[in-house]
Amino acid sequence: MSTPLLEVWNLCAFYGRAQVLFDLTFRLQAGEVMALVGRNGAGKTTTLKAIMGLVSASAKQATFKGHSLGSLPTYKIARLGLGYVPEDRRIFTDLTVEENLETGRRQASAGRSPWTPERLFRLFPNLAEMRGRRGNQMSGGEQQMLAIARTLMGNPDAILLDEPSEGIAPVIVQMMAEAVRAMKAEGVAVLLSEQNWAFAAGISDRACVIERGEIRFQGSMAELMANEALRAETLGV
Ligand SMILES: Nc1ncnc2c1ncn2[C@@H]1O[C@H](COP(=O)(O)OP(=O)(O)OP(=O)(O)O)[C@@H](O)[C@H]1O
Repeated sequence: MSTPLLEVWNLCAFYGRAQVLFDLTFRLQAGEVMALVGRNGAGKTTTLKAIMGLVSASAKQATFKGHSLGSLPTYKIARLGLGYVPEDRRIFTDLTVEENLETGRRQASAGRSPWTPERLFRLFPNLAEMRGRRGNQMSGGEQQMLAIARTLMGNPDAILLDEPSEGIAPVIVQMMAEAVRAMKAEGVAVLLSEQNWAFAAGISDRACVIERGEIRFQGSMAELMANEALRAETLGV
């Protein structure tokens, strides 16, 4: 197997004295889409936050492109090329779509063609139509797309996406699925936290089922789709 882009082992996390993640070990390969799936409160969001150094009480052994993430601060982790789009869609609501994109611009690593607003507008055609609109005049789904596009402007090698389909209209969920497929086609790996099973199943190569902070299953999405008993027990689908 090739060297993983992101490798995490024995990840534990605590909120106060409560342990919520127990020894999670997984890998994300370059250019693949992996979904963390599990019920409400299973620990998906905490996993992404812990990787990004946003959970203070986490015992983290992780590497990204061979660099130890150890106790690196979040901005340094992002600068290594690991993008993060949290659930709460951090965009600048008083800036326009184009201005928001500019705030995310960072140099691409050698040999990669950088993302530009024009390239992103081909990926997110609905954003192209509202390039002069301010964030506060956009729907939740449109803001979510803008948050992803803005993160891509930083030319990451991988993106952690927290519940991208949550609370957004079905038509935008479909566009989001297209966007994730296009990111993959462009070589950007995606680690996704999702409750929407159909969305996750439709776009992911691999899956990791988390139950009460522990990994119950790790394997191909096809394998998980075929395992009805496990899905019913751990995901209720
Ligand atoms: N800031 C916090 N303080 C204390 N406990 C927390 C905090 N954030 C999450 N938790 C708890 O940690 C556990 C894991 O939560 P987490 O948000 O990671 O789950 P999740 O799988 O992402 O669920 P959801 O889909 O609801 O976001 C839950 O029991 C949750 O109640």
